[in-house]
Amino acid sequence: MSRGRPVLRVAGRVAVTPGLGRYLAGMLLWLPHPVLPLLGGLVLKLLFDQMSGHAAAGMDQVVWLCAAFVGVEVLRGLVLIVAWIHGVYWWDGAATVLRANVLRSILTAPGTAAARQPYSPGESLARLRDDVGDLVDFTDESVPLAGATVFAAGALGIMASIDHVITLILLVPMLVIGVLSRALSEVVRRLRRRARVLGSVVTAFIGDAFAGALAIKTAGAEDAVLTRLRAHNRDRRAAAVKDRLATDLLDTVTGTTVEIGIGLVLLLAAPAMRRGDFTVGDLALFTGYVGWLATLPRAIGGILHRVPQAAVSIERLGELMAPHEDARDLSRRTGLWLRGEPPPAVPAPPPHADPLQVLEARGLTVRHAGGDRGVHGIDLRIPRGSFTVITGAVGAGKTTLVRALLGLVPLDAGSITWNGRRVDDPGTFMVPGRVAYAGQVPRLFSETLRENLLLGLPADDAEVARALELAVFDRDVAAMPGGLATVVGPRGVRLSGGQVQRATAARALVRAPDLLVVDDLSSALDVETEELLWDRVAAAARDGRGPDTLLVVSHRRAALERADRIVVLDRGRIAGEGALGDLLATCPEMRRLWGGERLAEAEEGGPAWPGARSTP
Ligand SMILES: Nc1ncnc2c1ncn2[C@@H]1O[C@H](COP(=O)(O)OP(=O)(O)OP(=O)(O)O)[C@@H](O)[C@H]1O
Repeated sequence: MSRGRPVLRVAGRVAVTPGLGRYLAGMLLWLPHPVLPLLGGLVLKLLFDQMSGHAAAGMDQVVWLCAAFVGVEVLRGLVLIVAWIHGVYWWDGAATVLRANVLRSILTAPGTAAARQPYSPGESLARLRDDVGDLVDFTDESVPLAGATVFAAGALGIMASIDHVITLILLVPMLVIGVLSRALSEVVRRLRRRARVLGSVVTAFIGDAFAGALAIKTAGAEDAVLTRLRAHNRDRRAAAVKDRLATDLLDTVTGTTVEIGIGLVLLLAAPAMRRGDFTVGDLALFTGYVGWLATLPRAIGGILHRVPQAAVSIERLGELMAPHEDARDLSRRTGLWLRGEPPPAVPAPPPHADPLQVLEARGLTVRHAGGDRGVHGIDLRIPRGSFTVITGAVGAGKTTLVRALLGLVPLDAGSITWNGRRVDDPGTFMVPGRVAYAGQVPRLFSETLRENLLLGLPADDAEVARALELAVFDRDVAAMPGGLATVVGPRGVRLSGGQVQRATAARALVRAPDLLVVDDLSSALDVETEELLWDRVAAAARDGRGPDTLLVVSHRRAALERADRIVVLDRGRIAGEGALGDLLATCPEMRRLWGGERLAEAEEGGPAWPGARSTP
């Protein structure tokens, strides 16, 4: 049972995550459902004994006993309804806490965040839906198990006081069921894991197909996609059928206890009744109780075959979380609002207590997948008020360097200091309001433009307008009929590539960072627009209306000419460093890049030599 213990520990914590009181109340509300049949059995015994003449009674008492039996059942039904409603609240509360903890870990736990989504969004969603459901279901089983145990203890006591031999013999099929469930649990676990994995593959594939609908259409790959989906579905179906078969087999085996038990009672009771030791009322009580007694091995079987399933779920949810977090963090208690609105998620105020004076990196090294690709031994110094450009050929390591500095990828070596103090966890330190980042691949959500810019940040219209202007996005927004209320569609599909990029830049700018980091705007901005953007950002920095320290990945002349310092990367190492003029004189890689860029901009219709660009 080595796997069982941690699973039970997690289940114990999941049970009380929506509140210990809520769990206990649920348990108390549920208990009458399996325990009241004890009373019903006793009423039946009295009723049948009186009707069969074992006890002297008039017809009026029989009627009262019938009414009592019906009353017990009605009461049981009513309590069941209340328990059910309460149970739904508890179930959703527990599932919400688990999902919130996974999301919290992905988004805010210390450490590098980039490696935290190793799966496609579809796969991650499948885990959040199915694995959370399995884990809560497993915990939920504890309630019927407790009820069945209380009933079994009472029923076996009453039955043993009537006929202990028949009672003892009735235990045998129940024990067989328990042993069988235990023996099959490993097989069920294997089949369940495979079914889950293949189920997630299908969900992930459909998610990818939705996201890439345009690419599929333009590549004429509809049939190929459908063929692949059919193949995934076939595998999933086969695995799901096997999983279902094994689970149903277990259920069937446990279900047969009822029939075997009733058969045994009839067989063993016949001679005892002939001897006059067993009344018709006893028979009614035994056959009534046997059905309910079968719920105990069934509940035990249910728990046993869910233990491996829950272990798989804990493992799969853990894989979505930060590497240093474990099952304890998965079931950590968080706020839960079952009624009313939760308090607004107010972002932490920007920590301006230690404004940037100088950001330094020493020996930054990132080796992708343990190989030679990445960046090696990079030293960087970014003083307040500087404009630093990182440039280099495709794949030189520019994005890796920026992401290493921001704590988005794990460092293999090196250190980062902010105003001379070492930054232990750049992933949680280099965030707004110290640093804002406009990444190379912009991400917008299917919300309004305003919500995409703010992402929950409380900001007034003037701040939003300033960010839009600096990002050269103001005129575009003014031309949209809905303005900032325009819904941009999934991932911003209703905007042009350049608009998405500028919206992302505005999102970074509205956060009023000390340091603005921008990774390559050139892929979606024409030369003039990018020039205008840097002009406006530089002017705002001079007037104190915008971030005055910039770290920019670019190969565009607009950025290179404006830079105080350029860092030239070549195959992950610094090939040159300094002002543009010096580098053009001393760094062959810079000369090569500069020549290539001049050509590209000339072809694009932009200015072909330094100084020819239009003034702001
Ligand atoms: N997660 C990763 N795993 C493995 N290799 C990676 C990973 N990310 C980047 N690389 C490799 O590391 C090298 C540097 O990549 P990086 O994205 O930093 O380059 P870049 O200079 O920003 O390129 P570009 O100009 O195309 O944006 C490339 O060879 C790239 O293939």
